[in-house]
Amino acid sequence: MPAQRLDGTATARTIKAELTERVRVLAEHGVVPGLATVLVGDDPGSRWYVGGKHKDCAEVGIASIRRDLPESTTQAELEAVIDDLNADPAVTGFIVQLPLPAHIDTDAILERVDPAKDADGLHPTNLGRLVLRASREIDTPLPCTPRGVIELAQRHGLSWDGLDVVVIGRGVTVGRAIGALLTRREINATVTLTHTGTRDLPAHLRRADVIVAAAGVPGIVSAADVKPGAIVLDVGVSRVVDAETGESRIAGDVADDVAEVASWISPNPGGVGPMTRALLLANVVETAERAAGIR
Ligand SMILES: Nc1nc2c(c(=O)[nH]1)N[C@@H](CN(C=O)c1ccc(C(=O)N[C@@H](CCC(=O)O)C(=O)O)cc1)CN2
Repeated sequence: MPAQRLDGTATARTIKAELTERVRVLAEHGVVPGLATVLVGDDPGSRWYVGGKHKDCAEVGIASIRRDLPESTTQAELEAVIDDLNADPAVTGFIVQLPLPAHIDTDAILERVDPAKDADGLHPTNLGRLVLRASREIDTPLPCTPRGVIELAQRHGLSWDGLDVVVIGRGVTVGRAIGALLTRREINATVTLTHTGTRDLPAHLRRADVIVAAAGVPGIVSAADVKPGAIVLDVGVSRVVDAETGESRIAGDVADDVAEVASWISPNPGGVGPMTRALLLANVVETAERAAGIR
């Protein structure tokens, strides 16, 4: 039987409907959450993602502010914009769209964001709390894609408890953060974090109950390396030119044949991507709720 779909588009729609109601409650307390985005340069993909964030905000009633800067923006100029947003009371949270141009020190920029306004959950203070508070409730924003992966499975009735999870990719936005989240006491998975230095990736994959693929290598996970009945979440995003149509399209890390052996699979597009967008909104709403004392 082919794998069932972990439908990120439908799940994100449900989350957005829930958030719309919470934004309405915030309004009763006189609070309007506000998300700002900072985009540097003209990368079409980043521009599309940022546009989507503003559309999502409008859909749930979050105010949004856009700061689009030219590719030539200097470190000092970008830091001044961050300082400005840190001080702006209308901005309850903001994100700096990644990747930044090569001449910018990304770590320094992420560290400059006020941790209380860090809608992406990527500030070292917030990532540090995620690591340190493994058994306590976390009252800070969590990275959106890892949170999206976990919630996508949970909202389809799947539990992570006791499962062996193999994550491919050690990047900060997905791989490292998801390891810290999945091993929290209330989630309770066992995680192997694999990467380009891993000696025998197929051997790890073949014994995994769950595979989270965030390598950015099209088709790196194929049916031959997947245990029958495994759950497979595809986070990888690569742009490839379709051999048949000649058009550019998104390719995930998971090959089509995996659907024949897995029990559940997240489509790509339509899986983790829409969840990333929805959970950014959740971070913004939760931050505003905490500030208003209703969370
Ligand atoms: N500051 C951040 N930068 C980046 C993040 C992030 O979480 N914070 N993640 C990615 C980009 N990203 C959000 O910013 C993102 C990527 C993909 C999607 C999405 O919905 N994708 C669609 C397909 C889109 C397409 O056809 O091009 C899908 O998967 O269905 C949303 C957000 C890097 N930068």
